Amino acid sequence: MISAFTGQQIRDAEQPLLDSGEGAVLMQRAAYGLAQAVIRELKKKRRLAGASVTVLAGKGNNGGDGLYAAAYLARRGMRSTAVLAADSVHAEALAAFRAAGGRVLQLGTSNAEELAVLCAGEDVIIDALLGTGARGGLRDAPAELIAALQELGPRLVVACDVPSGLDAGTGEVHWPVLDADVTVTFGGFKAGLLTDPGEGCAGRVELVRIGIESALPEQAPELRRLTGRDLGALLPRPGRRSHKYSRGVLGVVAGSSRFSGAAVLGVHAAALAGVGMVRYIGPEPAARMVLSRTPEALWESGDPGRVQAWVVGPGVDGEEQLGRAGAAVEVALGNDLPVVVDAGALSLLPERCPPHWILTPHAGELASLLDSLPSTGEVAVTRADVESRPLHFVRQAAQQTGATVLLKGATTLVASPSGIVFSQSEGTPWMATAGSGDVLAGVLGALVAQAADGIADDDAAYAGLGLDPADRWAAVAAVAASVHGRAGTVASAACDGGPLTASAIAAAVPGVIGSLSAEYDRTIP
Ligand SMILES: NC(=O)C1=CN([C@@H]2O[C@H](COP(=O)(O)OP(=O)(O)OC[C@H]3O[C@@H](n4cnc5c(N)ncnc54)[C@H](OP(=O)(O)O)[C@@H]3O)[C@@H](O)[C@H]2O)[C@@H](O)CC1
Ligand SMILES: Nc1ncnc2c1ncn2[C@@H]1O[C@H](COP(=O)(O)OP(=O)(O)O)[C@@H](O)[C@H]1O
Ligand SMILES: [K+]
Repeated sequence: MISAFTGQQIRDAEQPLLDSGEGAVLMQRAAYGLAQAVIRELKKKRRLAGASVTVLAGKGNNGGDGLYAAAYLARRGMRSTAVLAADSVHAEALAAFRAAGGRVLQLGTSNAEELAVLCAGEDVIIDALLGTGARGGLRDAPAELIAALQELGPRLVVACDVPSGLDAGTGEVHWPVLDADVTVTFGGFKAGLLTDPGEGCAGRVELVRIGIESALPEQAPELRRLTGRDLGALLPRPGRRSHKYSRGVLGVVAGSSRFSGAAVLGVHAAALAGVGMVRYIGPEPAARMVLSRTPEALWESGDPGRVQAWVVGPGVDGEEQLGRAGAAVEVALGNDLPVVVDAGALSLLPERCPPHWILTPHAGELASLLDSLPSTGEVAVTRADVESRPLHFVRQAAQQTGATVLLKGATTLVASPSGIVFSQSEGTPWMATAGSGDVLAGVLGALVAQAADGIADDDAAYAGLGLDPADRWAAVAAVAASVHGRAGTVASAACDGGPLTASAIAAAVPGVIGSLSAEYDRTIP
């Protein structure tokens, strides 16, 4: 599992070393790691020989890291320039940079545009204006420089610790920000690099160890991200004595005369994700389509019979189908069953949901959901609000509803009502396609049914990852988001990174689950 921390958590871990006079050593390690990453990137682009580098240096330690890294690169023979964005910068680092033969330019009130043009011609820019000590975003001349440079489109940008202007703890972004190709971060992942909009500016994130890692609060990170190995440990597998009922039966209330495709995709994805059986509840025309795509499913036109979990909501429309969704929600509440509540059913929530109810809104749906809660207050929450502060709002929704909340996006966040949050980002932008969310609902429903009470005895698997069993539903949702994202990436890769349909995502799910499980089984001690 990858753990990510706030700027404050990182500073707290650094403090004992700073108190014992080791601050300079930490900075040297950070700068060396940064310089090595720049060299690796240039080598990949075959631009290392005679390359030019410009470091944009701010007044704090982030600027110090950047200047020391640029000094190292100058000694390696690179043409190195420092653009100083403040009157005073880290004195020792600047002296080292000058001693290495670097050229120093001062950013002023009148030369931002001119320096932006110069920077755009460089082989690599190191963004070391602001790090974890930032309060708000860039202003004045540095803001002008970054806005102009972003517009010009530099060749290669390596961000020092975080892209400047990004809040390291929340991922909120104060524009303008220079999009990085790579962010080299020190000591521990910053939560803001693993949640949008920050993750969207950070490019690939590389971690450089600087010696503070053992002091980080591994048991209480701000964000968690499951790796392939974690997925391998958590994905359910049938045993020799399994039968279809012991593997979990999923009830699905989805689709309608208008949106029958949502039912077709959700049921098919659930079947492909390994559930024992699917019972479909919906109008006959939709049921015919569901069964022609997934003959393994049952159509329940009357009493739905016993299930271990429900998916309620994808494509649900019209009085009749909303009535069936409402009835399923009542049954689930009465029998204490887990439910995936999506799309049309998000308006059917009781005042307080149990944590094994997993809500799956996108940003627009989360804004409407929060607005509908009496506890939200007077000021309306908009889709733009959610998109600019997803971590804040997903946590708020979990706390206010009592449910586990999965907020869909390029990075998908899952908040448990306990406050812990998972972040998964394995997908491709091609997944922004109609029906993609219905496939996710089906995959999640299948995993929830297989994790339901009396079906799985998997507390040890969660404990092995340092997770409280109470947070298992958030972990299951994170597994589903990851499997879904990986399936999209695999499906797109099968056509050389080309476009995909929701059906193609679903078709790739068994292969993803198979290879994650097989890889884990090959490597367990
Ligand atoms: N601690 C260590 O030993 C290690 C730290 N490391 C590195 O240090 C970084 C953190 O360094 P940091 O704390 O100096 O803060 P940093 O982000 O460089 O800049 C803050 C400075 O900028 C200013 N400022 C703030 N907001 C501003 C704004 N909006 N616009 C303009 N100015 C603004 C503010 O000045 P003020 O306004 O308060 O006078 C303050 O002086 C961290 O990201 C990592 O790279 C590593 O080397 C490992 C060892
Ligand atoms: N830019 C993106 N990159 C990666 N995944 C994305 C992106 N945009 C959307 N997705 C994923 O695609 C799915 C879209 O779901 P949703 O918005 O409910 O669409 P629909 O209702 O059309 O099925 C979500 O799982 C989301 O995480
Ligand atoms: K930076």
